[in-house]
Amino acid sequence: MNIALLGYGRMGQTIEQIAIKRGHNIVLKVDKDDKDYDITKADVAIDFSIPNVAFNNISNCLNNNVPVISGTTGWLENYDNAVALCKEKKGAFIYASNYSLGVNIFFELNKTLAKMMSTLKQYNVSMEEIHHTKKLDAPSGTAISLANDIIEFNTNFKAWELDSTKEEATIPIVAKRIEDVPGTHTVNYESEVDTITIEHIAHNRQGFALGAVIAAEWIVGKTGVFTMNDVLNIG
Ligand SMILES: NC(=O)C1=CN([C@@H]2O[C@H](COP(=O)(O)OP(=O)(O)OC[C@H]3O[C@@H](n4cnc5c(N)ncnc54)[C@H](OP(=O)(O)O)[C@@H]3O)[C@@H](O)[C@H]2O)C=CC1
Ligand SMILES: O=C(O)C1=N[C@H](C(=O)O)C[C@H](O)C1
Repeated sequence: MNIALLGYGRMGQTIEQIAIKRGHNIVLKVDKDDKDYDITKADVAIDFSIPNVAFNNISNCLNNNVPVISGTTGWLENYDNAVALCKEKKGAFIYASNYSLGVNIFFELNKTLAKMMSTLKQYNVSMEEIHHTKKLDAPSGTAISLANDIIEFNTNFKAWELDSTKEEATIPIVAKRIEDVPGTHTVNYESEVDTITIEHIAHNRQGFALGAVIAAEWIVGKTGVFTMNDVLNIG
């Protein structure tokens, strides 16, 4: 498969290594100053760039009939526009806030726990995410996915907020930035008598990158807007 990498930073470079090991060719590497590139020479594009260019990169792929795997976080105000463009162009598109198998299992665990806690009003939920100091967005895309799933599956919570909150029905998310941390996410349910914690700790970026390459292999030849649950057949 011929792959275009939109964004050639920490993730782009890790994806390149894994894609080559799995027998693919990297035909395009696009970074900040690469403006006039021909996306049509790729069978599939993988975007891990920066929040304010992600939607433009995705649109360029969809307008040129190139399936696109979107991993960049912090651009979701344009997600519905990406979905609409994908449908209009009969293209193929996946966004996932986290491509690792472990986090996608963690997402399911979080939904199940949220459902179980729905009737137990004595528990307050809070979340923490820790990432490296170069991260541009906060809270992380993964933390937003976790919080939205809690809101969907637990009627006690209606919204999330960065840092602390006085609203009982609002989930506080604390975002910490510590040198070299690839990504840690924690969900806590706390009552007066105990605390229940679930946590995912990424040890490196390999899991995110492998998941993105698997998603790229899966999407070629398909039409539609998909999620990692479709790729991994879970959920
Ligand atoms: N969904 C998931 O599983 C994961 C998502 N992420 C997300 O992926 C994104 C990238 O992370 P990471 O690789 O660590 O970040 P990096 O900062 O290492 O890489 C981003 C790259 O994008 C480049 N870039 C800037 N402008 C453009 C442009 N117009 N077109 C294409 N590329 C451009 C940057 O170039 P320059 O440095 O020259 O500006 C940089 O090389 C983040 O949003 C992060 O949150 C990260 C890990 C997992
Ligand atoms: O920026 C990162 O590094 C990561 N970003 C994603 C996010 O915002 O959730 C996924 C992972 O946690 C690493």
